[in-house]
Amino acid sequence: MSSASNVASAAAVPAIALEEAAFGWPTGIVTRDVSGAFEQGSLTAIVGPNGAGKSTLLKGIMGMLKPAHGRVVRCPGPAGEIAWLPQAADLDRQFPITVYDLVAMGAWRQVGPWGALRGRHLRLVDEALQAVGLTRCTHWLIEALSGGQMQRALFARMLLQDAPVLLMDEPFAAVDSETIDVLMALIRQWHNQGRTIIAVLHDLDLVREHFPRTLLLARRPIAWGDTATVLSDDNLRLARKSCDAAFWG
Ligand SMILES: Nc1ncnc2c1ncn2[C@@H]1O[C@H](COP(=O)(O)OP(=O)(O)OP(=O)(O)O)[C@@H](O)[C@H]1O
Repeated sequence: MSSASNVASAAAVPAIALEEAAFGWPTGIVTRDVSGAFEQGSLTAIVGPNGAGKSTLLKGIMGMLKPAHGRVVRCPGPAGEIAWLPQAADLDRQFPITVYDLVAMGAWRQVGPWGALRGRHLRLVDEALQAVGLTRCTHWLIEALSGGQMQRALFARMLLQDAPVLLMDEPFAAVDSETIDVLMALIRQWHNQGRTIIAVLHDLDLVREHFPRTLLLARRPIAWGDTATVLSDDNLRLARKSCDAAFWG
């Protein structure tokens, strides 16, 4: 699947900009003072100790949480459409839906929630299942999938969504190295197509190897920019100290 029809051509407008943004829950603000931009076509990792507020920030960027302070500015129109890959813990794996239907849900924006898939979209579902190596599991209920197979199915759904901005919360949690290779190839393909990708990740070696940009978070941004510069020993030490993490990296 090489379509990148929704991807905007290079433009000065960032895909997403944050201005002094703070996000939290009824229990209190979790992450604050976030200012900066995710440029269109950028590939960014959000990293930080457990409890640093990475998932909370991602939900704020997505629009699932309103900022407690500041603003999130998303690119208007189709170029600002976002696809979301949730953290495994946020998913109801008991929901009675087949792998095929989960992946086909990615086409809802084009065909509508009650529209039947036809022609092109049927082909796209098949291609997406093939791209992630799940053709043999098509009619399984999602509860029957392993953790890695579930991530593959969620990536296939993203292929269908064809969104210019992709947000992923720990896409490689509990995933073996072979599956990481398959899913990283898709991320590289999306990056080459000019999509904007933001992923919460824990594996710093993987981030150093594949993600040009990094936001290091410890309730506040510690650093945001070129990955090699951001992931310096000093910055990582500061992040650990700021979050008082029991263990990280
Ligand atoms: N739904 C929620 N309701 C209330 N508090 C929440 C909720 N989700 C997260 N929090 C709180 O926000 C804080 C940051 O959590 P968050 O999940 O954003 O961190 P994280 O950096 O993604 O952590 P991890 O690396 O462990 O996944 C934690 O103290 C957590 O308890």
